[in-house]
Amino acid sequence: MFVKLCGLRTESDVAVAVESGADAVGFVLTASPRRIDADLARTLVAAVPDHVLTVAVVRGIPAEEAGELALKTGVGALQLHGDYPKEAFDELAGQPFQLVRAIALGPGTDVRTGAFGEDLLLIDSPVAGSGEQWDITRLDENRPTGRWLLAGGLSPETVANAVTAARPWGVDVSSGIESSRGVKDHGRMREFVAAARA
Ligand SMILES: O=C(O)c1ccccc1NCC(=O)[C@H](O)[C@H](O)COP(=O)(O)O
Repeated sequence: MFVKLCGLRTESDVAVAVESGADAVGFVLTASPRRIDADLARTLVAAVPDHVLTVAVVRGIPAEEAGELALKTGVGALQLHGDYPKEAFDELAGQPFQLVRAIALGPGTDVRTGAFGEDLLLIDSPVAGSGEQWDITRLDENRPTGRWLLAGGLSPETVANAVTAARPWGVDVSSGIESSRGVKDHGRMREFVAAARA
């Protein structure tokens, strides 16, 4: 079970994520209570060992600008929220970072990993980063394939049942490991990783 902890903002957040065994850590570079600037992201990325994937999270900015942010911060992956068309993925193909296509389920949503040329698919609640749960049984009618992450309102308390029900390749969390909006709770980060893998 691949586990991504998102919205990290401090060096201690990063250290705890790595110690807890997370496979990926996310840095939000877009409007959010969790937003950090590219300089801080670059510093935090440099503190992450190579075996942990670093991910820059953006929403609704031009693909070229998103790519520049990924290069500036030195992340291993760029996570695109906000209905980016396939052309945006084509534009970013061949760069030295992976691409994560973040979507919410809707009519006609393509849930095949790689359909837009991405390396990873992330299926989230309609409001990314809100901590809102959504009806994951909707996946029963539109089952994803390949390397995909389940996100949206997960927590140490809910992740095991969600994994059993949805059978994702991995999971992603932000709000459920916070003590208040934008502030990571290090105990809950550890609990989440353990519960996801239990
Ligand atoms: O975290 C944010 O505030 C955010 C803002 C804008 C776009 C994406 C954002 N987060 C993306 C994530 O990867 C979250 O971890 C994912 O949506 C799950 O969030 P949560 O429901 O809070 O666990």
